[in-house]
Amino acid sequence: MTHYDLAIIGSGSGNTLITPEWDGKKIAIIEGGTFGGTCLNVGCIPTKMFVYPAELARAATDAGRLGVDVQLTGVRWEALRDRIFTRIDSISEAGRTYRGAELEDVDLYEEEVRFTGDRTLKTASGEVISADQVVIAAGSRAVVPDIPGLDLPQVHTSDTVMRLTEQPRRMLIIGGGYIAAEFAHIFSSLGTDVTLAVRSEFMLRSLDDTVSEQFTESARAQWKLLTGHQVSRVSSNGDGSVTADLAGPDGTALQVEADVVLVATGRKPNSDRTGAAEVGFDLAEDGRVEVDVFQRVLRRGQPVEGVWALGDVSSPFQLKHVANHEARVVTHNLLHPDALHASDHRYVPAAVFTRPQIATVGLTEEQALERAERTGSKALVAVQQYGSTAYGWAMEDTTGFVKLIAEEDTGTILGAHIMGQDASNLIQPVIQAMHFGLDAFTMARGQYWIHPALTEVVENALLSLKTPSTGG
Ligand SMILES: Cc1cc2nc3c(=O)[nH]c(=O)nc-3n(C[C@H](O)[C@H](O)[C@H](O)COP(=O)(O)OP(=O)(O)OC[C@H]3O[C@@H](n4cnc5c(N)ncnc54)[C@H](O)[C@@H]3O)c2cc1C
Ligand SMILES: NC(=O)c1ccc[n+]([C@@H]2O[C@H](COP(=O)([O-])OP(=O)(O)OC[C@H]3O[C@@H](n4cnc5c(N)ncnc54)[C@H](O)[C@@H]3O)[C@@H](O)[C@H]2O)c1
Repeated sequence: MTHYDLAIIGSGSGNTLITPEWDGKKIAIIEGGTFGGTCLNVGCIPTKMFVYPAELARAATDAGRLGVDVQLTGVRWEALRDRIFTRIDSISEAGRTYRGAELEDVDLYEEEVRFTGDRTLKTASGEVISADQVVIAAGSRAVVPDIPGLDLPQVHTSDTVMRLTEQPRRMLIIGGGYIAAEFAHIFSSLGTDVTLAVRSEFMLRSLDDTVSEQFTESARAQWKLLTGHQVSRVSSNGDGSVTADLAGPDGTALQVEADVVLVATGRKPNSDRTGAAEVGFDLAEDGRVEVDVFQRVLRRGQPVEGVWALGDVSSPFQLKHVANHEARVVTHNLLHPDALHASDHRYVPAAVFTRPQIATVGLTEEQALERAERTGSKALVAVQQYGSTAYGWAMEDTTGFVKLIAEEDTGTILGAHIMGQDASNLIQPVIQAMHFGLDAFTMARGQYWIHPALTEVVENALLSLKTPSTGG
């Protein structure tokens, strides 16, 4: 058995825990997959490296409306893919070499590991490791529903779809969440004929209703969107393509042919890969390792000494900026047991890099109205169209909007939901205001807003906050 000061399961956000303060201490980092984890290898980074060229390709379609004729003459899939993964794979490899070979006090174990005791782990090859402190940063993985045919080679998850040998002519995407929305944009903008099979009536249902409804409308205009449809089987056609059998809302049967099927039906925490339940750590219903505000792992509601968790394996938010935040909290707490920091999950923002782009933070309108009823306060709501401000008008934008929600008496901003160009950037000043307690009225009039920048749509939304019931 080898004993360490610190053992970390997972080299995604877990890798950031090895800070200079640990110099001279013995650390084990254990990675059963590709070094660097989801965001770097198969998540945020490669997807956004595809989104950017997809947007360039898409601009050709949009520019004509404004009198600029741009023609897309081709997409070189291999060049696009290889540019992305040549860069990413070398970062992953460099991280692996640095941790594995160059850092004297760090041992990299490249295999799966499971708990055998609170702070004792056994690797797949039988090595036993113990540590004073253990951090579970084991992430999550794609869920593939139990539908016949989803084991065919034409069926992919986000883990493999970005490395296809050639760009598919036709793609069927199962699911209507973040991954479905982003890949529908990527592949269709690059020229693939995209069909989406979505169980419910709307896409991105976890978001504010206005966003979900308006985005579904935009999606319907761009892609073949089959809402209220369930895939019941995928079969090989024997010529490299597949046929999916679908059942519609009224039981109608439909078949969709595709060259590639992308399954985007959610991700589950990897707690089962670590054996966390076997040693009695508390798990939430969805398999998340339960932690307290200090990221300490719990057993029967009480912190287990020296065991921490962070990121997708324990967080209700499967987002990299949340995993990074929690990693910073754990970094501090590992070294300062007498002055623990708590994670701040009050205003967690998210962006969906689809078309149109979406960004969100705080309460939805529905949640804000419920809160108002519960607390005896009033919620103000504003929806401002991009097209009503100078820059949106210049863009001839017809779909973009900013929705803001605030408390009437105090002007406290409760939520912001933006759909349209640069949504992920436009929302940042609102996130800042929420974190630092800047009220909507001061935010609107207490500073300059550059004219005629797109940010004026946020300014105007702040100025037009009204009670939704009276419109007054
Ligand atoms: C397609 C896609 C796009 C995304 N885009 C965004 C985005 O734009 N913005 C955003 O904020 N988030 C995005 N996310 C989510 C983001 O990638 C995750 O929230 C984040 O990477 C989670 O980090 P983590 O450190 O918790 O886990 P990971 O990075 O997944 O690291 C966990 C590591 O632990 C390893 N592991 C698990 N169990 C064991 C074990 N028993 N033994 C050894 N090793 C083990 C795994 O192999 C894995 O490498 C995206 C996700 C996907 C799939
Ligand atoms: N830009 C970003 O921040 C970003 C991008 C991609 C992924 N992510 C993270 O990764 C997570 C996972 O993404 P996702 O899109 O897979 O999950 P999701 O939870 O966003 O969406 C899952 C979709 O699959 C549907 N679904 C679930 N089970 C199904 C079944 N059996 N049959 C048909 N449909 C089914 C759901 O109704 C939903 O529409 C996201 O929730 C997000 O936290 C973030």
